[in-house]
Amino acid sequence: MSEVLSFPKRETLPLAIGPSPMPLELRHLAFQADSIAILMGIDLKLDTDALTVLMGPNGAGKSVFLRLLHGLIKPTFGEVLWNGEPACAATRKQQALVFQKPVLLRRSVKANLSFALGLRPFQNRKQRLQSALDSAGLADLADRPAHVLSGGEQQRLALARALILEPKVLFLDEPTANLDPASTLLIEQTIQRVRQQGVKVILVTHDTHQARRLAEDVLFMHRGRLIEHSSAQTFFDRPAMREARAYLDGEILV
Ligand SMILES: Nc1ncnc2c1ncn2[C@@H]1O[C@H](COP(=O)(O)OP(=O)(O)OP(=O)(O)O)[C@@H](O)[C@H]1O
Repeated sequence: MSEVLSFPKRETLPLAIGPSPMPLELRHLAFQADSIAILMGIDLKLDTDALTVLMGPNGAGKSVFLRLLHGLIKPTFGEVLWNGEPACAATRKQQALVFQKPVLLRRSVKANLSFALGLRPFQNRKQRLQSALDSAGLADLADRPAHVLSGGEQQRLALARALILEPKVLFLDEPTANLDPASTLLIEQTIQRVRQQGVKVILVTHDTHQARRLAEDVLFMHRGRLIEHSSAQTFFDRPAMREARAYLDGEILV
């Protein structure tokens, strides 16, 4: 008989909130591409290790926002400060970003992880590799080419490869879009585990059920502006902004 998995209820996961391993401050952040304003006037402080969920309609600017935070693109105006320092290669090294569509090397599962391990002067590479394979449930697939894995397996590999670098901050851009509930559960369990280990997680999702399960605080973005930052309870019970209420109610936001 097959085993039935179910998502844990939010209430069963009370976590103590501590300081962020890398406090973030944004000052008047703005980004333009081809003279078009994509993000505008964003001021924000994220200084706890609470799991932050970023929500907002398609095109609101969430992916661009993550790239700016991670230092993959530079702001047109304003500043991204990590530990009070501008985002740079050194801050980026302490962070990892997982995209909605996993970007993997055309090599085996194991080789994808070894390649990442080679980017840092880690000891005990063999054990680290095995532990990454085990935690991601990929040990039996270690020698399989990454590109033949299922969508869920590829996303678990992308996440394992990000985590093998022991980031202090983990950005996740819709990591479970297109995954079935069982694959989503495995990814969420990993997210919960790293959150408990003190990693600062910033997760973009359109899945309001997922957001309710995982979020400790919520950022809501609309048309390039960050219009709400609330605790998860406040956001889901009584969002301050009309746009956030409409989004949660499934109304079409234009
Ligand atoms: N390099 C670029 N040049 C021009 N426009 C861009 C560029 N990058 C992003 N955009 C535009 O910025 C807007 C925000 O894009 P972004 O991908 O951040 O949205 P999003 O909130 O992540 O959307 P979704 O939920 O659909 O993933 C979109 O209208 C997109 O077309």
